[in-house]
Amino acid sequence: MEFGGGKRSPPISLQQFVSTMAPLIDMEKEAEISASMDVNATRNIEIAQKRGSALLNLKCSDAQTGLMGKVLLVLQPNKGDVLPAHKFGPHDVVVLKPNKAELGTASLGQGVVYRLKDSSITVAFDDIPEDGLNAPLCLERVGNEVTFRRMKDTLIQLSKTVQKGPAADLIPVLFGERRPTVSRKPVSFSPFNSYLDHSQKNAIVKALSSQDIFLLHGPPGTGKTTTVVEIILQEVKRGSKILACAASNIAVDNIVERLFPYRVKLVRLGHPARLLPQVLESALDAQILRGDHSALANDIRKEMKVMSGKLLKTKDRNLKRDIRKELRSLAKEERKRQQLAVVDVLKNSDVVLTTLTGALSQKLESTTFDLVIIDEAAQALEVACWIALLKGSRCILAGDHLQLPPTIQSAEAEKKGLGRTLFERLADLYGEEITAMLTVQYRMHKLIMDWSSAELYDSKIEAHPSVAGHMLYDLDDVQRTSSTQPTLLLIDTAGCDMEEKKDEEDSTLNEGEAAVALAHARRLIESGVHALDIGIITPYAAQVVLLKMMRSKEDKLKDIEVSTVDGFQGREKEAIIISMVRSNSHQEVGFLSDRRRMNVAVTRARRQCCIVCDSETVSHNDFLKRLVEYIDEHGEYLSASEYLNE
Ligand SMILES: Nc1ncnc2c1ncn2[C@@H]1O[C@H](COP(=O)(O)OP(=O)(O)OP(=O)(O)O)[C@@H](O)[C@H]1O
Repeated sequence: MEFGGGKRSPPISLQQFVSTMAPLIDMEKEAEISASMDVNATRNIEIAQKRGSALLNLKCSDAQTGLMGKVLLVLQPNKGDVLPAHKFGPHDVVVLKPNKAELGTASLGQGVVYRLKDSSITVAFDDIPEDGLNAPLCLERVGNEVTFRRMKDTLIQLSKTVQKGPAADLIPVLFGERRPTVSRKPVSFSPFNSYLDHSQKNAIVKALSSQDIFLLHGPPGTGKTTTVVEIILQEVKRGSKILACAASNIAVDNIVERLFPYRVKLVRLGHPARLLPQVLESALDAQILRGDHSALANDIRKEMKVMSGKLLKTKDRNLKRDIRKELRSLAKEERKRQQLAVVDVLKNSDVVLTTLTGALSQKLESTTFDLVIIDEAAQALEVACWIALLKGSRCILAGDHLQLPPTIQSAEAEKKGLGRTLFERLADLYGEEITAMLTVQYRMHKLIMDWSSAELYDSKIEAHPSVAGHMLYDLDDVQRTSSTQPTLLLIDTAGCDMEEKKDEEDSTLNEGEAAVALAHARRLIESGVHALDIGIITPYAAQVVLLKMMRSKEDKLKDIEVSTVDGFQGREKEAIIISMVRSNSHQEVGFLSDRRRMNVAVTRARRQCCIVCDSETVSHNDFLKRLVEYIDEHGEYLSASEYLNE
């Protein structure tokens, strides 16, 4: 493992950090915006549709109010049942325009994608004019510049706040100028969750003793979020006010859901269209609507409507002037009520939960916290973490820097260090002094775990007895067959004429491998494994597209999840099939050689991990060679030729 001993880079100073990161954020912004904003880049909306950044010729098939006062529009294609291929995803920011509007034409509104189906896209708008919705429409994705602006603002604040603000004492510790401290009094606690294991309890004691920084290192399946939830509960019991964040909305919602049973006073900040339906009741907007101030603000709005009506009717100048004056003071009062409503909710909450970028919301401007907790910290940019960190005097970061780091679009920014996470930097700076690693895992059969544990975690992980020997055929309805029997399986394409190819975008794919991966999935399904319990993952985007296309031709395969490795981080399936893709005569393995990517891929599997690869090509990399040898020794080895002609 990378902690303790070994080489440690010299600590980066605050000023160095600010001056290095500022240009890298600009670079990343450029790269991201040019990738998403084809409309402006090409200035041609039809090309933008071909590239997936615009959807033309839509009709509005339904309009409803929901999500606390938002307008939800369902948009469908005017012709045909299915939307053309596109790059829109849930939570994207989009603008709605008349179809084929000139560039620069005023939009009908800007909204957030709420739901996506093959045949429709539902968008949540704050407000939308009723005119224009009956004509053909078009939707464009717009780059999300807010995140970058917030990161830049945070850098500026960071460079200024050295002596001021709630994080004034924390900053020098995180930049290596002052050593971390721990409480002298021994800490003990009585757990809310009675199932915590020894490594989780040990980590919680260390977290509660920390006075500035603590790293919770959670290898795959070791109950990192379970531990984070217990830390939050213990801190609330001590009277702390906590800001709990993660890079993604789904990870934040996951914590909210797991706090529910304990009746913690909490509030979830964020656009309602980006929240899971089951946490909407905890959303700030929902709590405001339930509060007294909101009823008062409503009454004021009604009064304003009546007065505006009077204003239109009267011709008396003096009366007009008086009404205007009254309207202004009512508007002021209404704004005040709204602000008070927000302040009330925040004041009454022990835990405020939001994404990292959400932490820069104006609503939090005057709120400070005793503790900032960041989950998934090894997948967040350091600058994004600082958005939240500046609001508190103590912090706990949870993550695993031996899984994949945040995705970065700009290769140059990545090369220059934008992707180095705070979690990794602090692990490097202070090592075990501030860290506890969870060491019992609750997901994988021992054989699947052992490879990852030995390669990346100093062989320190143990499998909990409830999973250590679980097999695919222990699942209900699954028969014990030659396909469900192995825990580890290598299907070798060497010598089977299954060479890789490049697609138009220069991403690599391998048709032979895709066929073999699906053939194995078919055999599992025939043995009784549910398609929903199978995942096929691959490092290459083009292979994902190919696999999805081939899967769609067979009904019984349609519930198998197909994804890139990066898209599958944080998830699990009973059976995982990994298609490695690379097969060539010049022994190139590309980014397969990233230990973290293969670590994530293998550790998604609970009961069976099957790797489809060309052992000759991949064995040119030492790390992958050891993986092939490990499966050869502890699992089963088959030639892909056994799957041909299926
Ligand atoms: N002490 C425990 N006893 C029994 N089961 C546990 C314990 N801790 C965690 N688990 C179970 O292990 C699984 C993983 O837990 P959790 O979601 O907290 O893990 P995680 O480390 O956040 O996951 P990931 O690997 O995705 O980061 C869950 O099903 C959880 O209920």
